[in-house]
Amino acid sequence: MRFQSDLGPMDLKSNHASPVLADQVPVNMSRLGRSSSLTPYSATYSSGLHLNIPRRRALSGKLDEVRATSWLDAMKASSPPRKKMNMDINLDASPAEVDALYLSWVKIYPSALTSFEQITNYAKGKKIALFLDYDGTLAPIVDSPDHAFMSSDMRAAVKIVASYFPTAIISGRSRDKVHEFVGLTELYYAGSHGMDIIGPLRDSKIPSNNPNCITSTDEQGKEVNLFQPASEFLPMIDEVYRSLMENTKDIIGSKVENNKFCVSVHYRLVDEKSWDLVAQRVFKVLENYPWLRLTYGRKVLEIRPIIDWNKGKAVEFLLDSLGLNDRDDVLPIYVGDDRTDEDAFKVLREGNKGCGILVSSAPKETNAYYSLRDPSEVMEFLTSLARWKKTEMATH
Ligand SMILES: O=P(O)(O)OC[C@H]1O[C@H](O[C@H]2O[C@H](CO)[C@@H](O)[C@H](O)[C@H]2O)[C@H](O)[C@@H](O)[C@@H]1O
Repeated sequence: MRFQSDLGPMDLKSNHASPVLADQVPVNMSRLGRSSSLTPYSATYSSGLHLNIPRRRALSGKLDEVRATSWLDAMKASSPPRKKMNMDINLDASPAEVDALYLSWVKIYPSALTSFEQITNYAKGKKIALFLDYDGTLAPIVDSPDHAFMSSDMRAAVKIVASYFPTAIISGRSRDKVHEFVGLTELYYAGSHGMDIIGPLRDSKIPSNNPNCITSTDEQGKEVNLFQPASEFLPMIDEVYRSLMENTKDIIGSKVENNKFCVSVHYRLVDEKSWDLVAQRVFKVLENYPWLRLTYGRKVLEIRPIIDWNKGKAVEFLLDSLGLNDRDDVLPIYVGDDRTDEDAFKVLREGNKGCGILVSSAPKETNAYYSLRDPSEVMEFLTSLARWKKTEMATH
C-alpha cells in the first residue's frame, strides 16, 4: 500500500528546506551517570520491539550554549500565532502570503475530508484501526491544561466510530487524566506518550516474563494488558516533578503537570520575556537527572525517561496486541497535531502500514500524508468514517 498526494509520492526531504530542531535532545550530557541509581537496561517483547537506553555523548560548554539558544527558538516557534506561522515559513509573511503558503502546503498534505474517497478506497476490504491524539486533536488547545474538555458532539463521534473500528487514544497526558476527559470505556488508552498502555488481552506474543507487561483488570472488571515500559522511572519522575514545581514557582503563568511517566512544564501563560528563564530553570533541574530527556510540544516542555519508546512504538504495540500488525488487510489511521505524534506518523509511513493525518491550520514539516485544520474537522472526518462503514456493511 502506498499513499500518494496530488503531487505524486511523498518526498519529505524536498518538501521543506529547513526542518525544525530535532526534539530528541538528551539533557545533562556533562554529568552523565552521576546521580542516577538506575542502570542502563534493554527490555524487549517478542514482536521485535526493543527498549534501549541510548548511549550518551559528551558535549562541550559551547555546544550547551548553542543548545540553550536552540531551545529558546524552538519554544518561540511552537504553537505560533497564525500571523507568524512556524519557523519553516518567513516570519514577516503577510496574511495573504500566509494563506497562499497554506494553500500550497495543503496540496502536498491534502485534507482528509476532500481526500475522503481516496482514503476509503484504500480501506476497502481492510480493517481500519484508529489512533487518536487528545489535545489539539479531539479537544481544542486552551490556556489551561485542566480545562481542555472535548465537546459532547466529539465524544459521540468517537463513540460511534469506535463501535466500527478498534480505537485507541494516545496522549502525552497521564492515562487516567485522558481517560477522564474522554470518558469512554470502549477504547484503549495510552498515556504518558505511550509509556502507560491499557490494551486488549489476547494470547499475544508478549512473553509472560516481561516485567513491564502485566495482566490486570480495568474499571469494568475486564481483563486487560497493562504495559508500562518506564515503570522504573516512577520515583524519579515524582522527584523531578516536585523539583520543577519548586524551581518555577516564582515564574508567573508557568505550570508544571505530572503526567505519571513524564512531566510537562507549560509556558503558554508566561510572558514571552521570561521564556528563557523557564528553559534555564528546567535545564538546571535536569542537570541532576541524566536519565531524563527533554522534548517539546505546543508551548510546553516535556521531560521524560530516555528509553527508546514513543507514540510510534505504542501504535506498533497496540497493533500487535490486537493481532493487526504487519497485515496487508489492515489500515491503521493516526490523527494527531503535535511533534510527538510525528513518531507515529513515521512508523506508519516508513512501514507503508497506514496513514497519518496531521491536525494543523498552519503549514508544518510532517510525516503525515493528510491534514485536517482543527478538531471540528477531525469530528467531521470521524463521523464520515463511521457513516461510510455503516453503508459498506449494509451493502455487503
Ligand atoms: O499528546 P497530547 O494528548 O496532545 O498531549 C500533549 C500535551 O497536551 C497538553 O498540553 C497542550 O494542551 C493544553 C490544553 O489545551 C495547552 O494549554 C498546552 O499549551 C498544550 O501544550 C497537556 O497539558 C500536556 O501535559 C501534554 O503533554
